Amino acid sequence: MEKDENQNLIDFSPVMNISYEKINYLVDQTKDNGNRLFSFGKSKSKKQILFDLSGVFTTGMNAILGPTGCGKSTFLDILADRKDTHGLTGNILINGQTRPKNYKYCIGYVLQEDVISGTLTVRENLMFSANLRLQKSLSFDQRIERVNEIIDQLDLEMCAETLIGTDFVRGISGGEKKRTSIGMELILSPKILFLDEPTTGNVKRSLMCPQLCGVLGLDASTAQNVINCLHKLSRQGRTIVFSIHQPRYSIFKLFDRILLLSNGHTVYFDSPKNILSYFTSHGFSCEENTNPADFILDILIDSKNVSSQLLSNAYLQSPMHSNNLSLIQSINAQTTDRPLLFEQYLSRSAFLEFYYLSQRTFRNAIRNPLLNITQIFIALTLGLLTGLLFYNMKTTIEPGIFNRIGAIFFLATHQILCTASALEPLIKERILFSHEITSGYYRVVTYFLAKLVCDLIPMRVIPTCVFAMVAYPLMGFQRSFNRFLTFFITIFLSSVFGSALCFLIAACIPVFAVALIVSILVFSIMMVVSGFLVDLESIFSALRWIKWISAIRYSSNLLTINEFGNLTFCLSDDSQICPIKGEEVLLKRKIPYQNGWDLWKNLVFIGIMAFICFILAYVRLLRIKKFK
Ligand SMILES: Nc1ncnc2c1ncn2[C@@H]1O[C@H](COP(=O)(O)OP(=O)(O)OP(=O)(O)O)[C@@H](O)[C@H]1O
Repeated sequence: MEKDENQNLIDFSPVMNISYEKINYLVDQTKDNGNRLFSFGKSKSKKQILFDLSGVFTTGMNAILGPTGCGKSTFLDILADRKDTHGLTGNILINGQTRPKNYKYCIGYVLQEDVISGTLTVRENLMFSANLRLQKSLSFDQRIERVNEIIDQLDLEMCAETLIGTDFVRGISGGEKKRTSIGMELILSPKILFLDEPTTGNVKRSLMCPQLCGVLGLDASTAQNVINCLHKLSRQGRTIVFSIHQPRYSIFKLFDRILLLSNGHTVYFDSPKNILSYFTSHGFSCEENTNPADFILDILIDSKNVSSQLLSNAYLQSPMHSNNLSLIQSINAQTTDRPLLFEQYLSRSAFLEFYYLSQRTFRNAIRNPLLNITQIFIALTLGLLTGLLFYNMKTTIEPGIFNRIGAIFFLATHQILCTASALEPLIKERILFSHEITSGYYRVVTYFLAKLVCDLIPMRVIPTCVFAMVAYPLMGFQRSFNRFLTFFITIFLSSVFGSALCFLIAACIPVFAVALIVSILVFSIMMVVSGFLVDLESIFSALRWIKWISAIRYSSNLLTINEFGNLTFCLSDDSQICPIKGEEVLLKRKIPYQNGWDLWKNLVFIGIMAFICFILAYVRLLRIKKFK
């Protein structure tokens, strides 16, 4: 193994051949039997997607072509080790050897959609990849140099300091985004680069529809630009394998090899130069001035699959097929004992991972207007409004007691409910997290801690604290520092709990609409059993336990003890007769208040519930599928 001038491990073997033999892939699919009204009618069945694929991809531009649904992306994912191996049979070898465990972390894999942080600039994104994925022996200056090289190589100088862009901020163009995504992978100087539809721009995805809702293709010149860039990279000795829909001729002629798939079968696998003569020999002649790619795909998009079946059978009988099989044998025969030159890159310290993740999370949080200034402004306005609605509550029986109870119910529910705004950004980030964790950018634990320390806690809790500080003095609660502190800690911990619950829900449910309904349901149940809306002793005994998991009940109990303790309520007729003590209200509301533990146990329970939610969210993150 040699090192380049940047001290980064590079494989100088002239080629990286990917040979695959007898690849068959089956998936379980749920079939609706149709005639039944409910889901009892559903049964599982196997669907074969790929059939006996064999061949070799070598250095250069290897295109996987075929009509939609023919299995291009599935096959690419299998080659890149991103597919669940359940249902997969066959061999995939690199230079005749089995793929090492860290294979996924050493190859480049560019998704169909551009999965990059929108609130960072092109350079910051590339630096993030360099800082986390390059060996720690590389100095900071060397990493900067690597990023500069990539910016230069991919012609990104003009937009290097521009933000990628989000739903709210216009950023770089589609082509620049695609090249940045490629750059994120090139940081490792991978010898093998996989790309799923590189001429496709952003995928239309909405929170309501996290699966593909539609695909926006790059315009012709941008697509050409991306392919030219890949062609340049392939000439540096890289094996580039990509799926592509319907390339125009100027793109088609840059391919070194074409694997043509139809319904999961190989129809052609050779140089594009021979493709027209091959098709002509099977009775399909291309008219003059027709793009060969369009001509071939038109043949394969045949509703009755006649041509497709004919061509896949013809391929199995063809010399092309036997040549491909012999090529696999000869490559596998050349296998030496020399280990595959992939380096284990996950040797960084967890602290460094945490540092770079926190840096990105923090930048992301402060550059997202909806997550900072707007939230604080809303908290300020709401705090003022609440303060004015419950302004300077009197200590009279009527309406002093009633207003205080109302204010406490509102505060306890509001502080937890408003953390639901964390759901949207958390769900949006799942795709980025899933891609990065699969590519070995960082460990789950460092992502989790960075998210907690630099996003969830400050960004959710600061606005609620602003709200509390504005509302408390205006509302006329007891003016004592200790009571304000207890109030503040309660509000703080309630929003930490709310954030933890949202984190858990977002980690479990990828669809925003469903996650929102689940959170509303959980919050509503907590609210009903908070002790304000129903007498907890009167509810059905089998359901009485629910009160123990109501954070709103704990939070409101705390605020009630804090406010009603040592307070007397007078008649409203200026008689100075104060017949009711706050403790009587507590007794009537069945809230224990005798000692300090009665007060603080509520805080402890909220803390425990927040802790459990965070732990479950972490476990869920660990289990997020790394396979498609
Ligand atoms: N988990 C699954 N369950 C059922 N069918 C599946 C599953 N995964 C893939 N398929 C089916 O396998 C076929 C191949 O899918 P794949 O996404 O690989 O096609 P593709 O050629 O990449 O299509 P496109 O060009 O439209 O992206 C499709 O018919 C798809 O519906």
